[in-house]
Amino acid sequence: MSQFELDLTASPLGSASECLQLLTSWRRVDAIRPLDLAFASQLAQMCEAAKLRIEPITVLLSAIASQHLSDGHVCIDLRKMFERPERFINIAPASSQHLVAEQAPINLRQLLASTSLSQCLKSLESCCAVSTSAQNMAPLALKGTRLYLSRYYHYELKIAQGIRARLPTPSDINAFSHDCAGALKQAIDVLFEQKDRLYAASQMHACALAARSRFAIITGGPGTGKTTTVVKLLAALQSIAGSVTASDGAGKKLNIALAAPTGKAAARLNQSISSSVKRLPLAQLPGHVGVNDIPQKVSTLHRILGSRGASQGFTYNKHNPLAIDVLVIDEASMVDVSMMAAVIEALKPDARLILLGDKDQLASVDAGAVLGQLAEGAHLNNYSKDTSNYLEAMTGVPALVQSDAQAPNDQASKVSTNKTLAQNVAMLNHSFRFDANSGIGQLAKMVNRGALDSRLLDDLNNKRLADALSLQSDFSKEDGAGIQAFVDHIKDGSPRMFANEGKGRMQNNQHIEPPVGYGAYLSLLDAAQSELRPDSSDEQWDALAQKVLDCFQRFQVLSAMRNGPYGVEALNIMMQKALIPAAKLAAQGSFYEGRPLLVTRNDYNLGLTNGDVGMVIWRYVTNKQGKSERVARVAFESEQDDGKIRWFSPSRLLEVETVFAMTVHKSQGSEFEHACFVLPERVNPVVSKELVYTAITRAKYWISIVSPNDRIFKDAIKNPINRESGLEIDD
Ligand SMILES: Nc1ncnc2c1ncn2[C@@H]1O[C@H](COP(=O)(O)OP(=O)(O)OP(=O)(O)O)[C@@H](O)[C@H]1O
Repeated sequence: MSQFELDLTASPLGSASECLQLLTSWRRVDAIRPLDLAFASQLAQMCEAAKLRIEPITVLLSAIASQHLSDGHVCIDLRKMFERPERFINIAPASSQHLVAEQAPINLRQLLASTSLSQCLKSLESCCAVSTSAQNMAPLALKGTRLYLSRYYHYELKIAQGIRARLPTPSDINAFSHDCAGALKQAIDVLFEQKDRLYAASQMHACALAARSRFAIITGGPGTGKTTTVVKLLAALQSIAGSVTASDGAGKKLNIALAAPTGKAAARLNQSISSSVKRLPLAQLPGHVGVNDIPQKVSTLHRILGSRGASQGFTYNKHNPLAIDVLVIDEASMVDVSMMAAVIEALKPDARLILLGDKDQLASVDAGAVLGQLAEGAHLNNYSKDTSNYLEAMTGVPALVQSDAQAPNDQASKVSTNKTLAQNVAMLNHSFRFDANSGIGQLAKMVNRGALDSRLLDDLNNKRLADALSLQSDFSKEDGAGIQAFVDHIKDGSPRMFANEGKGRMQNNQHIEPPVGYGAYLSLLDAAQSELRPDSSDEQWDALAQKVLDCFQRFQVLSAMRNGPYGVEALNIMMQKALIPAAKLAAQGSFYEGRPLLVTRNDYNLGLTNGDVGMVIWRYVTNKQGKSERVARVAFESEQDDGKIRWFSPSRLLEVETVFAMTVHKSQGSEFEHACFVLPERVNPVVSKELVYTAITRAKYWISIVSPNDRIFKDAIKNPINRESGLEIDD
């Protein structure tokens, strides 16, 4: 018998050590990661040291559960695993060819054929390493047919408990109707002008729903007014708080905090929130609401929770809760289960939590898809009769409710499972950014529906859309024509390839500049060199850096992949070569002027966060001898310091990479005037519907889609991501 075979005659799965041998063979063919094998080995060793018998199946499944976490799944569903084992572990014959003289490892399907789901569940339930109740702590947790690494089970549990405790009970609703509904109705009347009401119904409903609950989700696509709505909601909450007289006779004001998962997302919300607050008719609101009652400063979640650095936990937690009454989290789709659990733990029991975001975007980089799962059926407005009546009473506009029966089959069960939660979820459905003719808007809708629209694709391919362009660019062409077409495009953004050469477009009564490429910011830098001198002031250098950073952010190349010819790494090399003269590279080395840099890990000492973008600028500084010299410095716009420019010597930046191209994952929370989305040459499971939707919706005015053939785009939108989780709010 080969060392990779199990003696299935003794026990269907052999012994624990035989399972470890099998996992080692899976590791050799890259079916699992070193970390997954290490986790399973540690588990087995721990039990051995404690003289406890561990079930072989537990050893095996612990590695699979660990491996699935790396794909974002919070747990594994054993029922699904027995139905489709190859979706969990699939060892292709080709991957074992390099095991010279060794037999191919046993595949999961073969292994499971000798046992059954119920047998497997029985073994797990009786195993010392698996807990079946929330009270017992063991490395693994089993809930129904879902197997978790315990830590993740507890994250989900905390989230579900925290949300459940915040949903209004019938008596809360009665008390709200009695004490606050009048003030809310008045506030909604003031905040939503009659002339805007045609398209603002869902915004008014969102305000009404969120005002009566201590947990609410407001979701919607780009430009549907999430920020506008939440600002009005906060004004309404302050108005209610100010109107409802406390026992001491004074109206109370709420302490509100605004947060986003990344510095970039926080900075973007900062910009849009202050303009929304300025437009509020606060003087007309009951309850004396002042402009300072609505916060305009947005922080990262890490900062609000008081991050103590990697794996050190947070200053604010259940023992030391945050002194806030309302927490709003924007771009909540980026928040993973561990962060969401930390947030919920750090809130006082009576504090409100409002999640804002686009449920259809890519989920968090780490495990979970909290917003997507909680808001899954939001577009159906799954409101009860009571909720519908309440919404109409508060806003004067009926809610359009779609019944479960009208929901697509795959959504109906989930929608009815979370029916109580659904009464606290609002979806904004009208885009104020993209009109009906916008290519970006139509493409985003098509991708979301997951159904191809051949007329729209035809328009895209034949340059009939004002704001969207498809560029077939095959980099493998021997004559280099594919690469050349791409390089030409990224230099100037190819305005001539858009309808009417990109001229004369208006959006929201604003004139839109034709699309640009990276040439725009590089020209600015070149021009500055003749203007700025050794005696130029710091303010002048800051102004240049600000201008260059703003200009760089007008265009961004996004790629679905990191590796491969169409991945971020290869694209960065290609673009560097095309955009930066060889003489400059030779003279200035790797920190050449105009090199855009992306911070890839939080640096608490420098105050830089993962996702921050900086620019290398060669500027004059005074050296220790008091002489002026021109050196490479990296300029960043500070998220903490009202957008002030901060300069760093390159040697202080430990975790940075070139960012001519950025992965779509990293681009979440950012927005660019012109986004250029590059698809890979082959179908890849990573290229999902959510990824394509996220890429397209990063574009504010212009999108170009670059791909070697149009099959990849079409296949991607039929490939939705389904992250496994057991997050359920309704009992
Ligand atoms: N009810 C409304 N009537 C008119 N214009 C509106 C309304 N709601 C929002 N807008 C406008 O639509 C634009 C987008 O609004 P907002 O920034 O609130 O949307 P968002 O969903 O937060 O966008 P993003 O996708 O950037 O997160 C803004 O210019 C805003 O002023």
